[in-house]
Amino acid sequence: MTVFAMLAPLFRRRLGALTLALLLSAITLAAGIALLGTSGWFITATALTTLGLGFNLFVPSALVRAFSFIRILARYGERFVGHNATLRLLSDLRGWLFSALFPRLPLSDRSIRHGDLVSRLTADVDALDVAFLVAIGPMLGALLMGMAVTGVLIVFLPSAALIYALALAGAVFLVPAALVISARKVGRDVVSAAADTRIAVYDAISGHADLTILGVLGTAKDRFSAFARHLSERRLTLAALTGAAAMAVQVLAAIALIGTLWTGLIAHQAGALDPAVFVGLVLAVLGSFEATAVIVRSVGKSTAALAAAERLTALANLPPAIIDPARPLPFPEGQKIAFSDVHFSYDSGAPVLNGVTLSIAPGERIAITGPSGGGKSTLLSLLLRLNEPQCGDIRIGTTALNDIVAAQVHTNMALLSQDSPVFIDTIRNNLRIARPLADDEAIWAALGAAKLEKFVATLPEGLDTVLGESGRTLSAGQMRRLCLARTLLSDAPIILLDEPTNALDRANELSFFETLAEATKGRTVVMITHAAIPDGTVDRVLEMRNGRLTQ
Ligand SMILES: Nc1ncnc2c1ncn2[C@@H]1O[C@H](COP(=O)(O)OP(=O)(O)OP(=O)(O)O)[C@@H](O)[C@H]1O
Repeated sequence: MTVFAMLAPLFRRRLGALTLALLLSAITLAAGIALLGTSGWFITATALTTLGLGFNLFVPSALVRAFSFIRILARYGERFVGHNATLRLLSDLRGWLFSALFPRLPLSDRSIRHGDLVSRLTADVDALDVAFLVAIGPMLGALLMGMAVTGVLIVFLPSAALIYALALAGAVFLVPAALVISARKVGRDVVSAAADTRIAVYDAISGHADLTILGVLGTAKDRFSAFARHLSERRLTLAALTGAAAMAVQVLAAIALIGTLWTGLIAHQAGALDPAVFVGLVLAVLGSFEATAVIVRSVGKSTAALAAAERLTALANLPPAIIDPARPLPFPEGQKIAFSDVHFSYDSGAPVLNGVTLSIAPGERIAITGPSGGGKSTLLSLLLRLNEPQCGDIRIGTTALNDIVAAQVHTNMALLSQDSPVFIDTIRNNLRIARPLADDEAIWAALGAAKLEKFVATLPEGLDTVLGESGRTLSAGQMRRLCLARTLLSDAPIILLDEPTNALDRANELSFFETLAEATKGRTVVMITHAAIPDGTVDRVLEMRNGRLTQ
């Protein structure tokens, strides 16, 4: 998908408001030029009147008032409608990007990091507002005005019309085109340097404690400074190119002005041009170049906006991680889970699962143990349809897992992964993610099963306690138990637990194993653990070694 194919449907949705903003911007510009022209005509004519020539003051003074009034109203309307449409467009764009992003997670392009994703979703999308409102609008507005002023010149001063039209076309088309071509690479550099700087900040904040303890905070700071220096150098280059283009526009404006003055003086001497109209024309020519200065500034920024748009399309063009079936089947309830001869490897690398065959009856609780890197978490990711096996199949009852849409699979399975997150929110809301309508009784029961009930009961705000970013106000063990409580609170019939007792002391671990059967009663449980499991905790223990399961 190209940048334009990506933006076109989003633009189309806001076409009415954007067209209105454009129209109002053209009216503002026209009123400004007319105001300047009429004022010039008015002042000159008034001066000539004092020299004894007759002049009707009423018409121009009424026109000056009318044009300034129109200009104020049109500018207000243009800002209101234009900004409103642009903000809505950006929110459409963010929504579109979010929905394009989720089916692509985990991203196949491993070089895109979290900080970079944040940067794309925020700064890159914001950069586009320049392209929409500030560049395209003034360009079309200046073009319309240029045509109108050329028409007026053809009527009153035809000899100046060609010089003016050529100079204006140069300012509206040639100079911006030259700027786009010469600044394209710099614009790209600015966007990627800005992203690098943000990623460096993100990395430094998330790894701050480790960097401090390892004594390498200074190195991280130097790295950040280098990125920031590179960014400001690139921005300076872009500003220099934009400045050169602005100068070229001023030169063209001067050419148009001198041409109008020169030909106007000749026409006046020949008695073919009224002096008051002459001054009005000169000022109108001057006023019409006002819009072109905005174009250059915006086009300079648009080169970065184009690069930002390219980064967004690159994200949207990544292949989806999992493709949902064209004719999906419903998730069968109360059926066994069956893996048969499943083979899997990441990115065509070494095999991780090597012919796994496994059958889990509904309501059965199994544990999978085995050495680190043996493929246990990968097995869960296949069951969740986060990855698909290259060979063999996975079924729920008789339905193949890849005939069920991923969202339905996730509704029926609750996962406690090794890195389940805690969000900046209250304890209650952190838990209700798993079951939005859960009442306090169910929440306390889940906390009890996860051995966190006593701790939460001691908090002055109880379930309404707000947890800091990434649960920083909790210990690692408490955080883990909170995530475990969330999984247990879910009413999914299949519970997947990856190292649920990680970060729990042995006493709490044993106590959790004791309550597991009660907390997951009637549900299927697949638990991965390195812990020694007391007898009776699960129905079966399997071992995963080198991608194969053994009893
Ligand atoms: N997203 C991934 N991309 C590429 N390789 C991966 C990915 N996730 C896991 N692997 C590799 O697959 C192999 C199995 O990993 P997996 O996490 O399934 O093992 P595990 O048995 O759960 O280990 P642990 O007990 O340490 O959690 C490892 O060699 C690992 O490097």
